[in-house]
Amino acid sequence: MAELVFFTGTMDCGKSTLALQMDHNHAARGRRGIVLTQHDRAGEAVISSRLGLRREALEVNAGLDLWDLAVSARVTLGELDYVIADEVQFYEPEQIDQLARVVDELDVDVFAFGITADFKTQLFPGSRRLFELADRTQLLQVEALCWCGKRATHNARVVDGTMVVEGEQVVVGDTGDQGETPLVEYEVLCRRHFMRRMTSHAARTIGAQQMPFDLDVCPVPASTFVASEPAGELSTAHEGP
Ligand SMILES: Nc1ncnc2c1ncn2[C@@H]1O[C@H](COP(=O)(O)OP(=O)(O)O)[C@@H](O)[C@H]1O
Ligand SMILES: Cc1cn([C@H]2C[C@H](O)[C@@H](COP(=O)(O)O)O2)c(=O)[nH]c1=O
Repeated sequence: MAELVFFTGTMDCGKSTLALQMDHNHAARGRRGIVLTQHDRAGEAVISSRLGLRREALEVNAGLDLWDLAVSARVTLGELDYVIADEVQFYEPEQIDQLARVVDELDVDVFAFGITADFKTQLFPGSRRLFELADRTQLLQVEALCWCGKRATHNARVVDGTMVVEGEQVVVGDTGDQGETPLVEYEVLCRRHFMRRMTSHAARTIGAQQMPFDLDVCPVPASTFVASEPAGELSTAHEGP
């Protein structure tokens, strides 16, 4: 039985690499498939992996009907066994519904790859719909790491060296220096460092071990934390002669 599978995680955790590997493995066994993407960092109509692999792909423009596309591909190829869809966070929710229909009515496997959330920690529309519809959701096994060594769970946007939390949801970019002005980069962080806006650059500036605030300063008055009185027998037990 065909499945809709959502492979997700942060940026730089190997999604495009896995997408290309899965296409390779299925095609090598004679299965017929199509490969889709949208706004890849390397340009239009291509899937690129930071490991250096790349492959041409169909660009999923806004309003493209993926059900119609799959039906046409089946006619042209003679059969359609699978669909690889990369950067699905950018797809419209309706396009995710169309992919689900391809699974259910054409019995075609759909393997979807995309980041879960944006630089504000909000789910992307395409990813949200996949969480709602997928038969299975899999976190990528290769963990992208925060500068502190913990598993990275969040994508930070860094503009001209400073982490930002305001701006357009979609700004295509990379986790490395692209040389553009303003320079928009992304850095994956653990939640603790995302919340403290502590990028690797900020950590280097203040010293990696240093906390961004003084833990000895207590912002809530100590009187807030009055210890509870031991109840019943225990409290009377202390009232000795
Ligand atoms: N020079 C390298 N040597 C080995 N692995 C690398 C190298 N550069 C990148 N990678 C691997 O590629 C992963 C990123 O793959 P990619 O498919 O581009 O990620 P995603 O699509 O999730 O953003 C990194 O997490 C790392 O494991
Ligand atoms: C967090 C975040 C990312 N993007 C863009 C940046 C990249 O072009 C892609 C993710 O690609 P990857 O293969 O997973 O590295 O998404 C964005 O537009 N908005 C964001 O908030």
